[in-house]
Amino acid sequence: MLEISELRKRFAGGPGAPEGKLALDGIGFTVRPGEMFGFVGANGAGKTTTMRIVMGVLQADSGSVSWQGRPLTYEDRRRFGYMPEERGLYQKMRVAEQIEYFGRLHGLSGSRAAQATSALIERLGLGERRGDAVESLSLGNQQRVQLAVALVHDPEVLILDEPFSGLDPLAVDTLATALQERCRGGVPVIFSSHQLDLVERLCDSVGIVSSGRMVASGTVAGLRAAEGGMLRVVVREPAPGWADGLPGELTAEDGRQVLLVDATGDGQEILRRAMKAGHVEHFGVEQPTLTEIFKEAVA
Ligand SMILES: Nc1ncnc2c1ncn2[C@@H]1O[C@H](COP(=O)(O)OP(=O)(O)OP(=O)(O)O)[C@@H](O)[C@H]1O
Repeated sequence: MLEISELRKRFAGGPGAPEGKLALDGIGFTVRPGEMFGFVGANGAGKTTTMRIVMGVLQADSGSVSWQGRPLTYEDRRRFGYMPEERGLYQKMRVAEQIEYFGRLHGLSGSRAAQATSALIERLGLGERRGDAVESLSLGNQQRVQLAVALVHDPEVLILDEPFSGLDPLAVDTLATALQERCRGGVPVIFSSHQLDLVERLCDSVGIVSSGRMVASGTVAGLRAAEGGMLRVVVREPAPGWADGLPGELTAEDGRQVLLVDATGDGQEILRRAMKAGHVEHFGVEQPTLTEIFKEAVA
């Protein structure tokens, strides 16, 4: 289990802002084996800083990161897979050569690195580009190579900073499937993303960070249940004034009236009134999307 606890980090200020920038203000969360954790937050919320601290690229002012119940070491980090925000490929190096090279850096033998490289090239759909220099690849293919580099040594943990940004839907699916396979094999995966529909689709749990603090976390289902949801009632050609005095918001569209009301109220009374007023086409509770939960949490 990877445990991130109470991390604080202030970046040094300049002449205009001597107090510096408090990037992390006590952030903490836990990711279990086989769990895919979506790390979301507005620009500048502190996601990259957190991941850099986990990977030892930056040092926290206080707080801790532990793996399997003890403080994370340099050796542990070598067994992690990391996709940094700034990416980190050698542009002139060829695809296969590059992935193999990173495999060797992480301690694989030449033959194991070559074997793992071939499997990943196949898995990530890079077969036709294996001999090409990275600089000649499209952004999406460069990102596939970057993921291959993060996966080549069969990492114990995966930390990925916006792995899906700028990818077309097919590339998203290829990368997502590769991550899900690792996850099913017991690897904890943390990835940051602004694509909340994707996070909702892929992740077992989500952490919403705002101004360096975790403002909501849990399973998507748990976060939705906590939020409550809205009751949506659609009535075709209802008698005028049927919803007078009812709470919520009433709108008209195509001869129908739509009432949207907090689902915690008396739904039965609303249903009775709606059925008396006209033909009820829809009556159901709609759970908030992750985007709605996110907006509420960071407001
Ligand atoms: N090296 C640095 N020096 C000074 N301030 C920094 C540095 N790195 C990050 N910051 C500041 O720390 C805050 C958190 O930045 P961070 O990159 O962690 O956010 P983020 O959530 O990853 O944002 P994004 O979604 O835009 O990538 C921001 O206000 C940023 O400007």
